[in-house]
Amino acid sequence: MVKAKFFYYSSILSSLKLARTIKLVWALEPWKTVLVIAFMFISTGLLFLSLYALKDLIDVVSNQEVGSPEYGSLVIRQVLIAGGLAVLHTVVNSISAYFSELQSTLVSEKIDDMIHRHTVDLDMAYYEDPEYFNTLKLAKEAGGGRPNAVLMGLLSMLSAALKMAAASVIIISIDWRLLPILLLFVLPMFAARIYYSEKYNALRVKNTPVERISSYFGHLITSELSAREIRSYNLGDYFKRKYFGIRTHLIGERLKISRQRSKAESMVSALASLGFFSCIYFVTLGAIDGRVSTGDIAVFVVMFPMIFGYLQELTSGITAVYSNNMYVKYIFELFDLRTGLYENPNPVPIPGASVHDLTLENVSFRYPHADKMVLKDVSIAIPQGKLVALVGLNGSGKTTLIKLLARLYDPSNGRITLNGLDIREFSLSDYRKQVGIVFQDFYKYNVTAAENIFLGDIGRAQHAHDDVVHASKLAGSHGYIMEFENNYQTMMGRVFDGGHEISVGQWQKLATARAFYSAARFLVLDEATSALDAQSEHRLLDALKSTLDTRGALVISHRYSTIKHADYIYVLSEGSVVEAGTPDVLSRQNGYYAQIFDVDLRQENTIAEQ
Ligand SMILES: Nc1ncnc2c1ncn2[C@@H]1O[C@H](COP(=O)(O)OP(=O)(O)OP(=O)(O)O)[C@@H](O)[C@H]1O
Repeated sequence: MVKAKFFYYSSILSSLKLARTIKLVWALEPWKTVLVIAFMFISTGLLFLSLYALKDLIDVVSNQEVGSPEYGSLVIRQVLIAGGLAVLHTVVNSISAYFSELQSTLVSEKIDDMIHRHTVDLDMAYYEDPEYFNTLKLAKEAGGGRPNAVLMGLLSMLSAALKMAAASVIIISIDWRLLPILLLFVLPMFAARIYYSEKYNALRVKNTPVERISSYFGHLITSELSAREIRSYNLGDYFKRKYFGIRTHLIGERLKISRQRSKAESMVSALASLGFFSCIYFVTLGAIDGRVSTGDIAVFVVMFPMIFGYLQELTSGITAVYSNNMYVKYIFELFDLRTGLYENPNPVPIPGASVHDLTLENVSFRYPHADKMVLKDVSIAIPQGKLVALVGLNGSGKTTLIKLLARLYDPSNGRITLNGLDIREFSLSDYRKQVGIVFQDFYKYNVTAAENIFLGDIGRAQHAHDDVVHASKLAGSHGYIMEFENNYQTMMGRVFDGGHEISVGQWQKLATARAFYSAARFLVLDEATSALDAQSEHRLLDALKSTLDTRGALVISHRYSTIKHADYIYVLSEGSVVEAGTPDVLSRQNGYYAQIFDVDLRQENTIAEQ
């Protein structure tokens, strides 16, 4: 049992990331951290000096004869010393509080920034992994403040230990027997507090996956994205019940520990009071036989609650270190995650040649954590100047292929090349700038219309309004944007004041304008015309073709009206290219393509015959 406990506590100690935490905080704000520590020590020193001065004052009052010539001046001197020290202590405390706030705000902002940077740098494979979401939730919940809280917890432990040492010296000077009595009666309280705070933390970590599920249901109830379905299918109560079911269970577990803690605390507090009165007994005995002065008794009575305060500070310090360390552990876990995408240490510059080809050569791909190959030996060419189309039934692998083109994942086998060079030779960010993608589930940014478009190339030194408008005209969004009072400065969406909600097709046009605005040499539209009316679709494809003198394009669509504009078509079935050719050739073959667009082709033939 003892051995098991020993291993348990040593495993807690080894999971502490104290050295790394201190190093991190120190690296971010060294001088302000020194200031905070210095003020903490000065404040502790002043506290004890003022206490000692108080004891001297009481001894002067009780030892000097009232009316003696020195009495008045001695009392005034002692009052001035004790009062001056107390005032100085208060002033130092206020300055110290300001520096603590300044230092912790700066450190936590910088760590928040690091958490965001690391999250953005990770590749998409992490988004397939529930473990990653747990780590991310705990790291985000931790926020930037936790590492500093660990350091501050350590310092407050140190400060409490120093104060207790000083208090012990004073207590021993009154009567040495007081110290062991105090320890004996007060230590159980200390142990109980640590034990229960550790229990709370263990529970929090254990319940994180379940809490994530309840947060998900909570999000469903309140989110704008699910609001329509929740109302039209009357799902509010259903998800509320699920949410409260989990919350009730979680709260029940926490309250069970709270009940146990209250019972234990009432017992150890009673024990501590017993300790206090035992000490009072010894002190009064000492006063009777003259060993203990009135000042000593006064200091003991003042100090006893203070010792409780220090013990409380020490316990809070330990629990702060322990509980914050739990979260810091997840921040470091997040920092230690590395992108699985290969990044060439000596990247090749993007070719400056005027003609470019983006090609998949015998590419196969399996998602991380999945066992099925989603793409099998796929070879596709997207030459500059051409509009290439990719068609296939749902689940055939079209979007997956685009994710590989975006280098969100690397192929499991085969390679993707730009002008014959493996795209892994280029730096990830240089390569990604070459491909402008309108994703099937593009994002609706609640920012201005202009910003929605220039997000397509934020690296551009100046976001020339003419370029934004040009891209917008190509995508077909210019017309409705100009109808808003503030034109391109109009806030899109209804999340913020003054925003305008627009239709799905209009959002899709904005997302397409973003891709047009980018400097990409290849444009990829994944179902980007799905919400467009026939006229808008036709105009968009004409506009796209007009930009192909310097670009190549790949479109994915289930609509024949989009596909028929392509120069070349690849047909994908269950992850393999089963047919390829021009629209004319494919429509004459009685193959897969003809089957998918059977109705459209027959309609077209009928019109042609009339
Ligand atoms: N993140 C993922 N992890 C594991 N498997 C996935 C993942 N995303 C997609 N798949 C699987 O890969 C296959 C191809 O999906 P993909 O989204 O590429 O199809 P698609 O052709 O774009 O379909 P749709 O026409 O419906 O958009 C499907 O069987 C799907 O279940």
